[in-house]
Amino acid sequence: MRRLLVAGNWKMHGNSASVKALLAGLANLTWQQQADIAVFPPALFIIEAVQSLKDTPIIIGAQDCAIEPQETALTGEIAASQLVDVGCQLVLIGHSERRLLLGDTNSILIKKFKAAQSQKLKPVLCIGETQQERENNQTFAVLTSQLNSIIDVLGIEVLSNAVIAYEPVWAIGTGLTATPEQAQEVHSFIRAHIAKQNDSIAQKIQILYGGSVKANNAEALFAMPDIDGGLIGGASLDADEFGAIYRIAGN
Ligand SMILES: O=C(CO)COP(=O)(O)O
Repeated sequence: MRRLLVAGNWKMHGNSASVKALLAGLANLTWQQQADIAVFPPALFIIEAVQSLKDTPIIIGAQDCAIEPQETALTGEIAASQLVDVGCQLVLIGHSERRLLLGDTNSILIKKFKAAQSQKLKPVLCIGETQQERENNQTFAVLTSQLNSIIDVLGIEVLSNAVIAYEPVWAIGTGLTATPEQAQEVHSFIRAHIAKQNDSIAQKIQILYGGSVKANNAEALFAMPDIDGGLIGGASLDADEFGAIYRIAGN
């Protein structure tokens, strides 16, 4: 049985006052035995998050890492080794906002994925199709190419220490959620695709759904056999709402 993971991607949200309040709210949640919880604050607030949540089971992640694994001359970037040094355990790789707006190509993402794993930072590989790709019936082709870009170069074994997040671009921040059936169809496709090369990795890997997950739709999504939790944007900025989603995962 795979454990569920509820992960909050804060994106570029938060200031010193709001982050303090959010961290205080998160520190007060009731811990669930059956589910894991993680947050991905903006890099500026990672150290504060690690310190404020040190007595909780909340795992801290980063939203991105550099293509170089360790300290070097790379202005503006943060190395996986630095993230690990301050207490990060997870890193998002290839969020659609980075793919579509910030130039993260598949070849850059291979380097970031590899850099993360080389420092024992667990990658959460984000994949997903745009609205237009879905309308053109290219969903599975897009997902296959995003997955294969990593698998073909780094090998299927790298997925034994990674998480996948399926985030349909059309459902991110739009209030449009994939129906549980739509999401399940894709999650089972992803698992089957991995199973073709390694069934044991496919059965173990957590595949999160992301795209307008809220407390009022999480139960139906998490009930699906191949949905192993959520990567949550907007609703993770509210400790009560995020806590409610986490409680649903723990039940
Ligand atoms: O992109 C997301 C998480 O990484 C999803 O964001 P929303 O939950 O705001 O749609």
